[in-house]
This record gives sequence, C-alpha cells and structure tokens, in this order.
Amino acid sequence: METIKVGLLGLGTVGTGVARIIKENQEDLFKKTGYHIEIKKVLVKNLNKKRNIELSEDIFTDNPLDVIMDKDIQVLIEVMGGIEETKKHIIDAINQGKHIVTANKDLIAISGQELFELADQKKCDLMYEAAVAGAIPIVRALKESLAADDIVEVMGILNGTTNYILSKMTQEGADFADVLKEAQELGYAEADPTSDVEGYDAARKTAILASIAFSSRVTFDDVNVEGITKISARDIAYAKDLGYVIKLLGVAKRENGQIEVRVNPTFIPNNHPLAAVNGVYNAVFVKGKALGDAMFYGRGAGELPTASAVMGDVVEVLRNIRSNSNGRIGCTCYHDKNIKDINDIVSKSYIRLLAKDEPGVLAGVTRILGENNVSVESIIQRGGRSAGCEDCATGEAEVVLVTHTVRHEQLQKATKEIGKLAQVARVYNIVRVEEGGK
Ligand SMILES: NC(=O)C1=CN([C@@H]2O[C@H](COP(=O)(O)OP(=O)(O)OC[C@H]3O[C@@H](n4cnc5c(N)ncnc54)[C@H](OP(=O)(O)O)[C@@H]3O)[C@@H](O)[C@H]2O)C=CC1
Ligand SMILES: N[C@@H](CC=O)C(=O)O
Ligand code: NA
Repeated sequence: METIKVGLLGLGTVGTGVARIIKENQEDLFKKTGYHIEIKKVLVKNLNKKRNIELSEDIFTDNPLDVIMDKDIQVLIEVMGGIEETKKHIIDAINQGKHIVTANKDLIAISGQELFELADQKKCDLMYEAAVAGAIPIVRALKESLAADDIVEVMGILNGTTNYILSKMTQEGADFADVLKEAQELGYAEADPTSDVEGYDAARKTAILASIAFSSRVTFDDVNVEGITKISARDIAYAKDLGYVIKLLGVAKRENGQIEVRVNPTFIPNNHPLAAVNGVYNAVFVKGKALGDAMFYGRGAGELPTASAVMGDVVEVLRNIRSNSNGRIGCTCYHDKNIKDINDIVSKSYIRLLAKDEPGVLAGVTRILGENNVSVESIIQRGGRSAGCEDCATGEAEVVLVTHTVRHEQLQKATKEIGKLAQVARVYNIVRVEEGGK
C-alpha cells in the first residue's frame, strides 16, 4: 500500500477535525486516492496540552522545522493561523516542493498572489477551500465549476460567529457578550474574536471570493469593513417591526469595470433567502451572466465542517500527485480592476436617532435629508420609556427612518447635519438596507 505522509501545522479546533477524518475515513480515503495517509508530524505551541484526539506522542513537535524540513512529508496542512510566521513556513515548505492545504484566510487575503506565484513556479498545489465559508465548497465552485461564466456578483453571510450571535440576539433576545463566549467555546471564533465581530474575517473572505470571481486582485485592504459591535437589541427590534432581520453581509459586485467590495451589517427583508440562514450557517449567492443565480449553503465554522473542506483539498492534492498534475490551477488574477470608492456606493439605509419629542423636529430632520437628495421611505417615532426607549429622558423620543437608495457620501453628510440639530441628542446607528426578496 502506497503511503503519503502529511504534516500538520496546528492541532486546535480544525487540526483535530482533520486528524479525526484521516483516522476514521482511512479506508475510503484510500479507495478515493489510492494512498494511505499518514500524519508524520504535528506542530503545536504547547506540547503539554491535553488533546481531544489520540495520536502517537512522538509525532508532536514545537519546532516548525521538524515538519517543514522533513523530506518524507509531501503535503503540509496549515491550520495554525497567523500571518507573518506562517507565511514564512509556507514559503519554506513550497520551496521544499511540498503541497499546501490551508484554512488561513488572513494570509491568503493579504499574500495570496505571492504564494500562488511561488507555488506555480514550483508546480505545487496551494489549496484553501476551508478559508472561505468553512464547509461550503465555494472556492472550488468558483475556480472550477463556474470558471467559464462571467460572474458579476458574489454576496453572502461569511462569518459563522457573527451569524450565531445575531441569530441568538434576534431569536432569543440573548446578550451579545454571552453568545460570543458560547461561539468561542464551540470553536467558531478566531483566536482574536475582534476579527469576527469587527467584520475583518468576513472582509478577508470577501476579498478572496472577489479575487476568484472577478479574476482580479482584491486584498483585505480594498474592502470597506464595518462589524456588528454597534448593533443593539433596539436595532434588532426595529428591524423585526419593519419586516427585516439583521445579517453581516460580505458583498462583491462588478459593474462598469469597477469592483464594489464591502462588509457591513445589513437589514434583509424577511422573505429574502439569506434571512433564513441562522446560527453557524453561512450562505453565498453567486450571480453569473450564464448561470443566473445560485446559492450555496452550509456550516461556516467548527471542527468537522471545516476539516471536511480541508480534507477535500487533501484528496484533490493526492489525486493530482497520482496523475502527476499538481499546480494545475494557479492564481487567475489577470485583470486589474478599480475598486469603487465607498462614497459612490448606493443603498437604502436605516437611521436611528434620539430627539426631542416636540413639533417641528421631524420636519427639521426631513428638511436636511431633502436638501441632500435623500428621500425617506418610512418613519417611526416612539416616545418615552413606555415604548422601550431606555435612553429617552422626559420629552424625548426615538426616531427611526428608512431612506430610499442614496449615495453613501450624501447620507453621511446628511446624518452629520442631523446630528448637529439642537433637538437631536444622538444619532445611534446607520445600517444598510438590502432590497428584494423571494
Ligand atoms: N475554527 C474554525 O471554525 C475555522 C478556522 N479557520 C482557520 O483555521 C486556522 C486554525 O483555526 P483553529 O483550529 O480554530 O485555531 P486554534 O486556535 O484552535 O488552533 C491553532 C493550533 O495551532 C497551534 N499554533 C498556533 N500558533 C502556533 C505557533 N506559533 N507555533 C506552533 N503552533 C501554533 C496551536 O497549538 P496549541 O494547541 O499547542 O495551542 C493549536 O494547536 C485559522 O487560520 C483559522 O482562521 C478556518 C475556518 C473555520
Ligand atoms: N471565525 C470564523 C471561522 C471560520 O472561518 C467564523 O466564525 O466564520
Ligand atoms: Na469553503
């Protein structure tokens, strides 16, 4: 029986899932690839930590070189996370002729092109299905199944942790901090969960999807990012009243040679397919000129779902080794498209503010909006604590407006002016509103 030796960088949530699948599915993996898979070395930080899987003690190391320089290891599975140090390990491994499977969106969203160029030169595979939307096979779908199409839009819920938080806040009235803690315990969150809640993780995934979909280099820095930390129970309640749910969306659109790429909390109509995507689930919409619309749905994080995507890549690498065709699909970023300025992005918006409950206030607010060409679709005004407005002092009310579509720049200017009105105590939040449903 021919054996392929693999090395693991990391044995945390994802690494444990990978080792579990290798152990438990050994026979099927052999039938599918023609190889027996042996984990030869595992890099961890803490050699004394108790592991959730039984592996021979002598394969553990805390020295990266033991894995990277091991000549028997043909495939390196990188599931340790991190950027600079990890990049160096991957470069060293590719220079040794090793094929790479990684779940590391942080690294791919910044240094993908450089790593692909090196992998191309060395005829090595560099695969990263798990880096975007966990178990959902979206990278392969875009790179292979939809390669002949002209993709104009990719949009979706790309972060399991924030979707878990928003779903629990919406459905159970749960507290943000409590649910984040739960998501961490379940292994969904990043080592530093700021990446999740501030939208950086979704932004990295959106950049990767945009690069593949539009064959153009889009990096993390190109993405306009806003996370969910400003979303309160009040916003969620108003969304419900207005017929929406709030989701953190990653959006990448191509139009007139420009790419719009952003991540922001969004009001989604209740009858929109993305509104039903809850908990740790992710979903990705793809719009292609030939394809029309397609939606991909599945678990976006967690031990086994993520490991499933990693191991799918490992199977592909092994099949390539068997047919001597590694490095078949490299980087396809041959266009150099402009990134749309955030000020030019157009959408409907929700605005929530605290104002004096007296005649003329709404007229003042709508006058400013009108002067800035912002037209209003609906207004709600709720006065006092009896209406649930805990911040409302006597004689104050909460005002919620939903605008028609407006350029970002105009809306920002208008809300700044509204915030300066003597009768307006505070502009709490501005959230984009997505149109369309089923
Ligand atoms: N968790 C998830 O659902 C998903 C995670 N990912 C990505 O997968 C990667 C791994 O995530 P996850 O498994 O959750 O992370 P964990 O924090 O659970 O595991 C990280 C592992 O890497 C080891 N490690 C980290 N830094 C070093 C270092 N400097 N030197 C040696 N070993 C190190 C840790 O060692 P030790 O155990 O000793 O601490 C641990 O075993 C990340 O890139 C993440 O973004 C992608 C999709 C989903
Ligand atoms: N922290 C990430 C893990 C998967 O990419 C998430 O919550 O989606
Ligand atoms: Na995926």
